[in-house]
Amino acid sequence: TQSTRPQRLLGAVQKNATRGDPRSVVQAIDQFCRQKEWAMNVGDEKGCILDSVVSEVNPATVLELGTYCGYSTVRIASLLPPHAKLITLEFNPDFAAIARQVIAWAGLEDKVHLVEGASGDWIPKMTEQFGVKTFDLVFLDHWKDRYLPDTMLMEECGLLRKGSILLADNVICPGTPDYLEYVRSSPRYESQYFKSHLEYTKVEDGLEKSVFLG
Ligand SMILES: O=C(NCCNC(=O)c1cc(-c2ccc(F)cc2)cc(O)c1O)c1cc(O)ncn1
Ligand SMILES: [Mg+2]
Repeated sequence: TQSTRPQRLLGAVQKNATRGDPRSVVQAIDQFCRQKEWAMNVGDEKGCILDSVVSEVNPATVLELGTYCGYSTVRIASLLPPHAKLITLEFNPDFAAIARQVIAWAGLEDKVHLVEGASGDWIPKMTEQFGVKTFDLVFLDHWKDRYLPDTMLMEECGLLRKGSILLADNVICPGTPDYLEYVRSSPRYESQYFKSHLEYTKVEDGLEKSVFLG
């Protein structure tokens, strides 16, 4: 039977990356996506912006919406201080199954809690299920029409505190117009656009960094 693209991506990691070496896992995926098959990872160019924001925030609690194959999960988790926690939500069970193996290959399973299910169902349960009061950093990279409703839901559930950082992928391509309008016009956020390109292409895309002002 035919393999899927995530399965082939995992194969490239297992073939070309060193177990327990997150940077080699990231490099193996970027090489696969540039030389073999495009895949919707945040990628190396936007990944450097992600790295700099994670390093600046130095978060104790991170929520990632949209795991896909775990590329950004590995990038973020490899930069976290000891005892920091990354919770990543993935709706698609096939993506989740691959991501677990990619995260394990990088040796980061102790820092990452991958949860399968819909973000709208899980966000209200974060505190009771995982003992998280608020998130220092949220990386939005899931369905583009869920960025705004899930941000409003996080506000309502009290998961954001003064200074929490939202970092959103794909605000230009595929685009998240309603989310952009909201964080840029709301007095409760201070937003900044980081111009970049759609992963592995020359098409414009970027990350929007928004600080919740409380
Ligand atoms: O597709 C699910 N999640 C990925 C969301 N991410 C994206 O859709 C995404 C797309 C693109 C992209 C850009 C240009 C283009 F031509 C095609 C795709 C890039 C990105 O960087 C993304 O992040 C999904 C499935 C499912 O069954 N259940 C729950 N979620
Ligand atoms: Mg993306």
